[in-house]
Amino acid sequence: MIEIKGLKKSFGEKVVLKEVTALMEPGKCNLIIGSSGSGKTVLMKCIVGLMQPTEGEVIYNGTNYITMSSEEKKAIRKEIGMLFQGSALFDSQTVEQNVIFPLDMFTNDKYSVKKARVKEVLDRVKLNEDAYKKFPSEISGGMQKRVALARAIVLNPKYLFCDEPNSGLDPQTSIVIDKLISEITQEYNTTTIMNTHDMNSVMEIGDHIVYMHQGEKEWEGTNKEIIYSDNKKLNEFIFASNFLQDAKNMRTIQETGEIPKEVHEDVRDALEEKFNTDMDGDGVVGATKE
Ligand SMILES: Nc1ncnc2c1ncn2[C@@H]1O[C@H](COP(=O)(O)OP(=O)(O)OP(=O)(O)O)[C@@H](O)[C@H]1O
Repeated sequence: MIEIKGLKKSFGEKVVLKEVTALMEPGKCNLIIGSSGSGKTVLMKCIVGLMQPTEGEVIYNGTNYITMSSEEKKAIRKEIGMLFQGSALFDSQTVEQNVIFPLDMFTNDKYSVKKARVKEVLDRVKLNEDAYKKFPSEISGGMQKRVALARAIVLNPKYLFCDEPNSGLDPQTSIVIDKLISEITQEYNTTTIMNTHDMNSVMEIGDHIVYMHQGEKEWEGTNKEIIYSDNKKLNEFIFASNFLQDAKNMRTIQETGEIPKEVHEDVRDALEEKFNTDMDGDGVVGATKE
């Protein structure tokens, strides 16, 4: 488990994180969501240790990372796998060389052992041997993400950080990558922390969601709870995403026939407008009623 307590981050006068307190649940997909500039990346960088917070605590299994000795920090870093935005593969290295890199850095294993491990993780992300000798420029964006994911898990991490893993991918490839991340989280029992704008990811794989708004944690809960939330800022964020237009998510409501009574009226209004029907039987379609 990772606990974030009273985390603040400023750049000069500019306050970017305002006392964020949140929980990243063990063995779960924890999603940090929010609009552009809300502080998701800075929060993730503070958690992973790439940025020093101005104040506050980041507690890995009971110990504050911020005040750990450099030896203790090094031990935690070995347990962290990171999937960077844009994949961040080494352009001049092949797929296989990219994935073997962390093993070369952190282990003294024999080459044959490392090769076997590389094959294992590349198999897991469903890349076959045809891809091994290719360079990143010779494979698709989706394949590059798979390679980056294989590299992130090659050391069998306890914590997996994914910064906007769907950026630059088409919706279908995004779903495939999301599913891989979710499956790997379960199989490896990792505490996964993922930054995203994507409400589809939230509904598909978000076990635990932290919603950021202008540097503050505005809401925290599960993807079952999110559409029942009466948090206005969160609802505005959901409407601004394309989520409500997404046929796949709408299917759930279409299949059950009705929107559950508990769904917040803002969400109900948006759905009514979408279907152009009066779902709550008040004689008015959408949010135009008084
Ligand atoms: N090194 C820095 N120096 C000054 N300001 C910064 C720095 N890094 C981030 N910021 C500011 O912090 C705020 C939050 O940025 P952050 O990148 O965390 O947002 P985000 O929610 O991840 O946005 P996006 O979804 O667009 O990536 C922004 O106003 C940004 O300009």
